[in-house]
Amino acid sequence: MHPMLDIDSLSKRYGDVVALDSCSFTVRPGRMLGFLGRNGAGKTTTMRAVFGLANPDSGEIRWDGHPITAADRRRFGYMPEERGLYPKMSLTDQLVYFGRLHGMTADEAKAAADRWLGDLDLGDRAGDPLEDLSQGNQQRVQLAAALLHDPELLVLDEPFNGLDPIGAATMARVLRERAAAGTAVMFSSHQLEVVEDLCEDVAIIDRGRVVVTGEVRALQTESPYRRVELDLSEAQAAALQDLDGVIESRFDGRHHVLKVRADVDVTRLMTGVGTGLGGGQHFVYTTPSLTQIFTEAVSPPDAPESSTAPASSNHVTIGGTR
Ligand SMILES: Nc1ncnc2c1ncn2[C@@H]1O[C@H](COP(=O)(O)OP(=O)(O)OP(=O)(O)O)[C@@H](O)[C@H]1O
Repeated sequence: MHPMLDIDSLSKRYGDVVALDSCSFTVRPGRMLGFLGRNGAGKTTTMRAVFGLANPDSGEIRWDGHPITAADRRRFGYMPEERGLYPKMSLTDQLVYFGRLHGMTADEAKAAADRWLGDLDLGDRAGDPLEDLSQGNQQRVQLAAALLHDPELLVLDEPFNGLDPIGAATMARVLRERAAAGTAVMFSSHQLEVVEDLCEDVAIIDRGRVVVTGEVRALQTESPYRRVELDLSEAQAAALQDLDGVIESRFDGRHHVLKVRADVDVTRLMTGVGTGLGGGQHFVYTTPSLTQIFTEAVSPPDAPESSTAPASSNHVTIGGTR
């Protein structure tokens, strides 16, 4: 059984700024965790702390049950937000250099560099200096640098940022393969559809505090709400709005979108306003999207500090048994 990463009650201040406020969650082997939060919520600080690059004021990070050591970190892979590669060095030379830092021999590092550059469609650029590559291709090299030594834990800071659709598909494929091979993978992202598609687990951080963590599917099915999309006349939409169990109704430009209580009998609801289901009409009944869960979990942009509910009342943990 591969070990897991426990982030336990991390707190960190920069002067008056609370970057982390008792942040806790777990990254499990063979699974992917999406680390979500608004700008400045504390994602990068948490990831830097895993690598000893930010020192928390309190709390602990454990790997396989023990406080993380430098030896553990050599078996981790990190793709930082500020991509730290050497612009003038050839792709192969810098990958070999990074491999050596992680304890590989020169031959092992060269073999791994060749393999990853090939896998990431950069085989014919191996001898070129990094600075000759496009931004997206430089990002692929950064990914190769994080993967070279076959890490047990992979931490990536906004790996999908700035990639074109083909680059994003390659990134998704590689992360899926790593997780399938048993690696514990966590990455931050603002692209919630990507996270919903890729990740079994999620942690949502707001003002340094994890407000939601658990399995994505469980969070969706255990939500007290459902989403309904359908076509309605104005009169039907107006009538629906007043029915018990309908929390919200809006027109998104194409269809009416309802937020209803999960226990509502939608067939009865429709009959009540004189519209049937089907009949060629658009009709979708589904669990809330990750975007909806995210939006409900984080505080609005202009909320004053004091309006944030205490952790005991707004923290949700679902699924994920050990
Ligand atoms: N070295 C530092 N000195 C002072 N303040 C810092 C430092 N690093 C982070 N902060 C502050 O800590 C808070 C959390 O920052 P962090 O970079 O972890 O957020 P983030 O969730 O990664 O944001 P983004 O999505 O914008 O990348 C922010 O208010 C940030 O300004």
